[in-house]
Amino acid sequence: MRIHHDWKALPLDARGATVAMGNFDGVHLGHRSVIDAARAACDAPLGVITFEPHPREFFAPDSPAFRLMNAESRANRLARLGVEHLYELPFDAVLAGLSPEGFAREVLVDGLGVRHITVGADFCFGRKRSGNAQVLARLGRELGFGVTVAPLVGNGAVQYSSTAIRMALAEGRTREAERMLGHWHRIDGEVLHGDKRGRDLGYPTANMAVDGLHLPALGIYAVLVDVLTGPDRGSYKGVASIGVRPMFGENRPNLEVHIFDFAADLYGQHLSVALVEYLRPEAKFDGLPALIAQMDRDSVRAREILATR
Ligand SMILES: Cc1cc2nc3c(=O)[nH]c(=O)nc-3n(C[C@H](O)[C@H](O)[C@H](O)COP(=O)(O)O)c2cc1C
Ligand SMILES: Nc1ncnc2c1ncn2[C@@H]1O[C@H](COP(=O)(O)OP(=O)(O)O)[C@@H](O)[C@H]1O
Repeated sequence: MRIHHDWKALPLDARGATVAMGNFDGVHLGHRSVIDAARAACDAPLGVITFEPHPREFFAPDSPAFRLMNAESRANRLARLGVEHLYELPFDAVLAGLSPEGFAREVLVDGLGVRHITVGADFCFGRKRSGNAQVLARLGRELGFGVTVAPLVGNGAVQYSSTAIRMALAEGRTREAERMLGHWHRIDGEVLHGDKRGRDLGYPTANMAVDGLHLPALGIYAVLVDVLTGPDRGSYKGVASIGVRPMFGENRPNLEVHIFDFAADLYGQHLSVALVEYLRPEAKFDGLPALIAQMDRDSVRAREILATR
């Protein structure tokens, strides 16, 4: 998959795609049906148009972090779906200020030369969200590109949505989130240096930042870990803590992953951590031996839960 960070001056072979457009936060099953509709719409390279930062981050920069994934994990996930061109358009005052017609002319026609565009039925675009799917369909007829409006999908009464997934994760309902996502919720990132305490506790943990991301329920999880880079690349099982470590009086939440039956240096490597099951909230114990005893019990339970995976 090739990633394009602008709509201007694209190479010729990046034009003429059949594209799905949206924010695709989480790349859940609803998003996938929009992308599948784009793929089926015509015989052209498959593309996705998305925006970075997320428009909500642009309009309300001080609102609490809400994203299910950063741009890197979204790109990884889209690549796995067979997307050939990712147009990650910079969402700034210029883009936000275009009228629906201006967006269609400048970005879709002059910039990307799209052959076909697919959006979900609730998609809005253009200055003050003034364009919807019907407006896009009319612009397509006028300007000469095809338009598909994909119906919203769900499972029975539950409509797949990033909001519903955020709510499920905030309450520790990882399996419910998984049923809407079509995959485990994952946190991806680089392994950072921590306080070097883990190894003394008998539980070395690879530390990762969760800044800018929606926080799932704070606490301990059974996890599946993909080491994406380095000599130890591969899939592992483990136990992780997301939170502020009340035992040590920290206050900035992070993610700490202990991988079972593993001993190697992971600093600087990229990990993808799937939250499989929520085990318990973080706690403040009466001394380190009590914390270690609890970590032992957490590990036994996580191993049991993950045994069949
Ligand atoms: C399975 C597991 C359970 C944990 N439970 C708690 C907890 O209940 N309370 C807490 O303050 N920290 C908890 N932690 C976080 C540890 O305090 C943290 O991993 C340790 O401080 C090591 O930090 P370091 O990697 O920065 O050295 C847990 C970590 C793991 C892996
Ligand atoms: N089983 C393991 N799970 C996670 N990290 C491990 C493991 N074994 C060794 N490591 C390495 O040890 C580091 C964690 O040790 P720790 O004492 O917790 O230090 P830090 O505070 O820097 O995270 C990891 O970043 C990784 O490089």
